[in-house]
Amino acid sequence: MKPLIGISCCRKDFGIFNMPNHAASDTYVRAVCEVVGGVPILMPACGDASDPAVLLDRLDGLILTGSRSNVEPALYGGTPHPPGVWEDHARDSATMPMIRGAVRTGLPLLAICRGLQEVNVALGGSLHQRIQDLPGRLDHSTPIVQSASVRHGKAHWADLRPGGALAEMAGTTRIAVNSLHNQGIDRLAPGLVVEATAPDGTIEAISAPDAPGFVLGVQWHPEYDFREDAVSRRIFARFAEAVRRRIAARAPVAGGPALDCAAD
Ligand SMILES: N[C@@H](CCC(=O)NCCCC(=O)O)C(=O)O
Repeated sequence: MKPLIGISCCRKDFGIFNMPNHAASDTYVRAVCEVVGGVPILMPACGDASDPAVLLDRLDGLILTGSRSNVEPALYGGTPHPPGVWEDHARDSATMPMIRGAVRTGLPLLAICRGLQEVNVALGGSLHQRIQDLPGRLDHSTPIVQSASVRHGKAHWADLRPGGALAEMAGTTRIAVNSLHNQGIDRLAPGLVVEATAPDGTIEAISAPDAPGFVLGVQWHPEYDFREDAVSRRIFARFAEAVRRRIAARAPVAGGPALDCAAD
């Protein structure tokens, strides 16, 4: 049986009548199909529709996606965003309980860009709202150009914690990463460990070593180049290994009661 991998959606209005939709980029779906070997399950961006308890019980892994929307500042005691900054309360209401539940129950969790920020907030941390306005920081924001290879291309180095989970995965302590974000981790949540930093000190990756399952967050986007980039691919492959380990640990003992699917 293929594992079921939840992918967080954003609430976006589109179509000729600008109706609300639940959406996730194809890149995540492809990574789940091609590297994780799972069935992608798109999680609606609204907590009451997605029912975290049901999903936590049935999913085998969870991927939190990036998004141009920002986490609602009230969730981390931050000052409200200026008017016009895109938030997605519907998404926050789905992801916050899912993150806490996944970390508590050992559901493998791979969090990308906004996803990493959500993990930090869900576990009690806070965010910087515009890194580029902080003294000495780089501009980490999305290059606003038509060329996808420029937008998604490597933008700066990330130094990986020697001996850390990510350095072990990558087989090195320095990798080049893409960069498409304005916000970033300010106060690190209890239980999280920094796995990588940018040259300006921005936190680029986190893990939760004491959690019962795999927890990895990256501020960059391995889903853009997993077909060409060995480290990006390995991130998804390690997530897949954790998913399979968890399935094996939860499997019923051989000879135990089987589910009776016979028709009456
Ligand atoms: N909005 C947050 C998170 C940034 C993020 O996830 N970027 C991905 C963008 C993908 C796209 O362009 O659709 C921030 O600005 O930090």
